[in-house]
Amino acid sequence: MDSGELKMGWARQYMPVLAEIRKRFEAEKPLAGATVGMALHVEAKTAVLVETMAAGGAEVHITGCNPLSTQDDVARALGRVPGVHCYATRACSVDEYYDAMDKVLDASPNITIDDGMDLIHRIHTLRRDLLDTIIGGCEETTTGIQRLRAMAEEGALEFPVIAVNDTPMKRSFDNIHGTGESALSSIMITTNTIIGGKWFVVAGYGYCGRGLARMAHGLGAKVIVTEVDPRRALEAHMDGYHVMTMKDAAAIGEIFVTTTGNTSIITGEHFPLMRDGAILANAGHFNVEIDIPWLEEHAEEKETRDSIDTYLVNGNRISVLAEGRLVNLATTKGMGHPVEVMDLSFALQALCTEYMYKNGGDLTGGVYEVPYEIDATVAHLKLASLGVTIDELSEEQKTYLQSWTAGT
Ligand SMILES: NC(=O)c1ccc[n+]([C@@H]2O[C@H](COP(=O)([O-])OP(=O)(O)OC[C@H]3O[C@@H](n4cnc5c(N)ncnc54)[C@H](O)[C@@H]3O)[C@@H](O)[C@H]2O)c1
Ligand SMILES: N[C@@H](CCSC[C@H]1O[C@@H](n2cnc3c(=O)[nH]cnc32)[C@H](O)[C@@H]1O)C(=O)O
Repeated sequence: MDSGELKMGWARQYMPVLAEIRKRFEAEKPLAGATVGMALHVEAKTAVLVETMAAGGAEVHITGCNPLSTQDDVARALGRVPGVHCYATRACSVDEYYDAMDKVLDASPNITIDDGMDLIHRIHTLRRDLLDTIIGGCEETTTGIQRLRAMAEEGALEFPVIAVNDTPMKRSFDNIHGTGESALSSIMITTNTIIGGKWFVVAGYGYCGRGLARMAHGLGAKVIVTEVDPRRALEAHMDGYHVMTMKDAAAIGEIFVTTTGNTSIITGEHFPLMRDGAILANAGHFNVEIDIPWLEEHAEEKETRDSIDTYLVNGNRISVLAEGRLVNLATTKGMGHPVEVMDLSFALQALCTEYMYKNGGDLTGGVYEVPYEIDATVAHLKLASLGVTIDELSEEQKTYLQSWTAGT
């Protein structure tokens, strides 16, 4: 076995929910006849999802959703799985990135699975010829769904898409635990510096930000949160963190991580205020949260190490990890979210794909929630794999909960 297959075997060991789904897919072939086009981070856990889809009868065409997150050995191993075509390569140019996306679209997928809406954007702009054959799609991440909702509000979204990110079984685990653990572990292994005792600035106190804040605090960091939403700022305050503006945090922070999905969070207004040795990373969306063009233009010097660019600003060294792209996946040592977390997210993707293939023809263009039954199935399968049983509502309790007259 080569290294890509070994990585896939390792991931499979810790993905019991997808393993159960795969068994059923192998027997029932619910995706027979489907062509699934995917743009996801191409690494071992994603490969297990792809195998599951193929086991269900789908033909899968996949590329990456970030130029730095592909693991080439896994991409090669995936390409050898029957029914699977993989076009992703690591550190590709922007042109190569979109060429690979076009190869996925050339296969005329009838289901799309996106992480950041790249395929759907391309279909609605440059590849409108494909709209006739597409049944529907699934979206993995917060920013992708925000954009899909914006499209839907303008009436521009022409097929149904399931908002996988927004369901509790995804974001309560993936965004909170996944981002918290994987961003921190990637920062630690890339920089070999300590978290304990440091001023650790988290920009954005959403699902990702709170996971990161909690875990950095758990390692002994003094956590500062920056926010624009007053409710979330107040939550961060009551959760025990220091809340302030980025301008104030800039002079104090030793490690900064952005998790906003927004643009221009750390900019030329902040870099000159920073301490010597400050470390900056992004765990949100694209590489626009940290203003790297400003650093490229204004820094007195630049030194590059493995996944670390150090800029000299006012004589102080400011280091940006992974070119400001997702720190948990885009550093050379970043492994992405823990396997068990992606087992849940990708079990949802597998079941939502099955649902969309079966029911999408009856739905109109728009953003749809993950059906409750799918969320509950994934939770039950995971609990069963852990050997955990839980109580069930009695008939009396169900009646009580549904009544407005009882208990008053
Ligand atoms: N690294 C990963 O693997 C990973 C995992 C899941 C999601 N994501 C991405 O991370 C981003 C955040 O996801 P989420 O689920 O936490 O979203 P969210 O909407 O729950 O949180 C984002 C938070 O950022 C805040 N924010 C926006 N602009 C800000 C600004 N200028 N300054 C400070 N705070 C600001 C918002 O008020 C919000 O509270 C998205 O882009 C999502 O796609 C990344
Ligand atoms: N494509 C964008 C979008 C953000 S990725 C954020 C998503 O990545 C997903 N993710 C995180 N870790 C992994 C992993 O190891 N494998 C596959 N997907 C992952 C996770 O579900 C989350 O919603 C970008 O690269 O900037």
